[in-house]
Amino acid sequence: MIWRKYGAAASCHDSAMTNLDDMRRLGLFDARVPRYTSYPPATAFSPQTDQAFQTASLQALDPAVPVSVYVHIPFCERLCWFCACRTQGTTTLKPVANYLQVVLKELALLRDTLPQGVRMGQMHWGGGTPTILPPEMIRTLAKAVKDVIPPAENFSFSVEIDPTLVDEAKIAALAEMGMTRASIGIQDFATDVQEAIGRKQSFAQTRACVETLRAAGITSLNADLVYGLPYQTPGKLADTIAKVSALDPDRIALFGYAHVPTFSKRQKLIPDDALPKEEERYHLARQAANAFTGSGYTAIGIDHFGKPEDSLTRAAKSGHLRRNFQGYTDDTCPTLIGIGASSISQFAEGYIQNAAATAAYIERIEAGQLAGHRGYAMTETDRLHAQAINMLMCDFEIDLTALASHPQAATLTSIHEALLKDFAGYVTRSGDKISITPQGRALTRIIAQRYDGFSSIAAQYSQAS
Ligand SMILES: C=Cc1c2[nH]c(c1C)Cc1[nH]c(c(CCC(=O)O)c1C)Cc1[nH]c(c(C)c1CCC(=O)O)Cc1[nH]c(c(C)c1C=C)C2
Ligand SMILES: C[C@H]1O[C@@H](n2cnc3c(N)ncnc32)[C@H](O)[C@@H]1O
Ligand code: MET
Ligand code: SF4
Repeated sequence: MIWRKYGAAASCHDSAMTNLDDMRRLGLFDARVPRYTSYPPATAFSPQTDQAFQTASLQALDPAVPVSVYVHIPFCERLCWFCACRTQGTTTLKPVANYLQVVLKELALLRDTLPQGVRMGQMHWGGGTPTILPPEMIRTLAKAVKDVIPPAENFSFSVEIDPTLVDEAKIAALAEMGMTRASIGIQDFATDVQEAIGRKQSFAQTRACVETLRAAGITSLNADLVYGLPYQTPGKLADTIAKVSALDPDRIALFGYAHVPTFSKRQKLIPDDALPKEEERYHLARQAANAFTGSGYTAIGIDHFGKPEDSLTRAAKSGHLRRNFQGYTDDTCPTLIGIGASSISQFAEGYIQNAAATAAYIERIEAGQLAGHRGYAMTETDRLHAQAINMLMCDFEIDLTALASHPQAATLTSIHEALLKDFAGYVTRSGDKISITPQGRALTRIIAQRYDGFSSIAAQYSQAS
């Protein structure tokens, strides 16, 4: 019963249950759906699209249009059991230093391939744990990227930061290299939840990290949280939310725990029966969303919250929100160049992912070749489906007028019609807009999947709720 207290419609039990029954009927709890950080999703990439595609796409870039850059650092000191990121544990800096040398070689190969004059609008370092790099490696890496792709005007630079593996000197080095936004991993502050996900992190330590970031002049801060973790309850989540609010982040990402032990073996350390059941999970998500929107944050897309003045919030309000491999972004650069093991690049022509295993990546670069090994060349049909999915994931609505310029737009008519019928009450049409209602938003990934020509590979994905 305790769950209901925190339910979305706590004041109206009947409508809350009707909504939940509908969600179940519409497949929220059984569906396995991509997160649509790309379309087609990475699971549809194939080795037929490889390094030749990568080289041609890089060579074809227009130097007048800035690119975004993602650098992957696949190392962590601790390997949290819940984590589905591509990373490996290390207790020494030796493999990190070795990897950095390889990344520098990849950058040299990129320099040889890119047309003259390409500039970088945004850079993002993710992982793993970029803050495993000591200050001198931080400077070496940042300078090397900027040397090959010089920053454009209004350059922004964001870094994923582990509050337990960072210090003042590292933050100072990142700030010196131009970091504009820090994203800190929190997940959950409850001690027993942290124990069950193999990740200890005190509030005091996290707050100290935030204070150091602010003292270093970082004005934009994101916090990552996860709901659906083992032993999470509404009471513990409320406490985590209060602590996170005290840190006053500009943005919050609230991901649903993706339990995919066949994909991420370390998740086998998490007992299935400790995981909140589907309805509990649903209520946890609603509880957190209500708490954040109630305290002044704006809900952005399916899993983000931002202060009204935050750039992601403004992008969402003005219809400029986009989705890429890092989740939601206000990035306007049409090209993303992925550097490092497993990184994905996005070009107008399609996607290409570097060799995923660090050893395989190193082997490729050491052999003097770019590391792209699987990808996808977009067809005109894919672009149409990608556009519809992006509209749903970012704006919760399909703008038929905006789609109409695509020569094949009419081929989607039967999908629109089926959607309006199957999701009646949760998907509505008004003029040229097909919209997901606020009550239907939990179903967004399932609705988007209707436009996915690759949904037959759905078994590999995580739960939609
Ligand atoms: C910062 C950490 C990362 C998250 N995702 C990725 C990174 C680097 C990138 C990534 N994750 C997956 C793939 C495709 C498969 C591959 O072999 O590379 C890529 C490129 C797989 C994946 N990630 C999650 C799941 C459930 C899966 C399996 C398949 C799928 O559902 O797509 C979950 C997940 N990973 C991240 C988040 C935030 C998240 C769930 C909310 C981070
Ligand atoms: C980069 C961010 O990705 C999130 N993250 C990592 N692994 C998972 C998972 N299995 N499910 C949901 N979110 C995850 C964490 O919140 C991390 O901080
Ligand atoms: N590794 C960091 C952390 O866990 C950043 C987020 S996870 C990629 O805190
Ligand atoms: S959550 Fe962060 S620190 Fe933990 S294993 Fe994943 S990447 Fe590493």
